[in-house]
Amino acid sequence: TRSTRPQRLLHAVQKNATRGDPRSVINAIDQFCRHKEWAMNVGDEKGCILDSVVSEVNPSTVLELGTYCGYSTVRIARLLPPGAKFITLEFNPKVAKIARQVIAWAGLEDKIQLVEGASGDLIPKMKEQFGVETFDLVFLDHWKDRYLPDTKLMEECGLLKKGSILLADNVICPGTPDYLEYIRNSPRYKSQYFKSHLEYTKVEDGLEKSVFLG
Ligand SMILES: O=C(NCCCOCn1ccc2cnccc21)c1cc(-c2ccc(F)cc2)cc(O)c1O
Ligand SMILES: [Mg+2]
Repeated sequence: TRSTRPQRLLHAVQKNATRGDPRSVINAIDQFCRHKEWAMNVGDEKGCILDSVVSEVNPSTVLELGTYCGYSTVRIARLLPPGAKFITLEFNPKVAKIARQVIAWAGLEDKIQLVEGASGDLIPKMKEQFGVETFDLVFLDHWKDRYLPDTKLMEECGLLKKGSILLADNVICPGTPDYLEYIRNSPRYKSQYFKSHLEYTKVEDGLEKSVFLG
């Protein structure tokens, strides 16, 4: 039977990237998605904005919602200080299996805890099951209609502290209108929009960075 797009992306990494070299894994995926097959990685343009936010926050605890093939996971993990706790959630077991291999090819498996399941189920378990107090940085990149309910859930579960940063992908395309409306009008957040483009295209998209004010 025909391979899946994530499988073909993994093969491109194994063929073109150097084991243990995160930068070459990032480049191999970007080349594959630009010249062979589009895939919904955050990409290199928005990826540079992600890099700058991660470097600025220098987080001890990170949550990523939406691993996919591990592209943004590798981008984030390569910038984390030693000892940082990085949890990434993936809903689709087949995709998670590919992501584990991409992350391993980059040599970053010891920095990342990939958990399979739904954010709505796992977020309430973060403290007890994963030993997390609060998250310094959350990267939202999963189902676009889950950004708002999961943000409210993280607030309710006490997973955000004064200064916690939420960085949301795709706020224009595919779009997260209810999340944007909430986060831009809530007195509990200070938000900033980083205009960019949908990965590997000329279509407008952007990242919304929001600071939790407590
Ligand atoms: O849909 C997208 N991402 C989400 C994947 C499933 O995520 C499911 N998922 C992953 C953890 C997780 C945890 N709990 C529940 C669901 C959970 C997504 C889509 C596009 C896109 C843009 C234009 C198009 F024409 C077509 C697609 C671009 C992106 O950058 C995206 O991120
Ligand atoms: Mg995305």
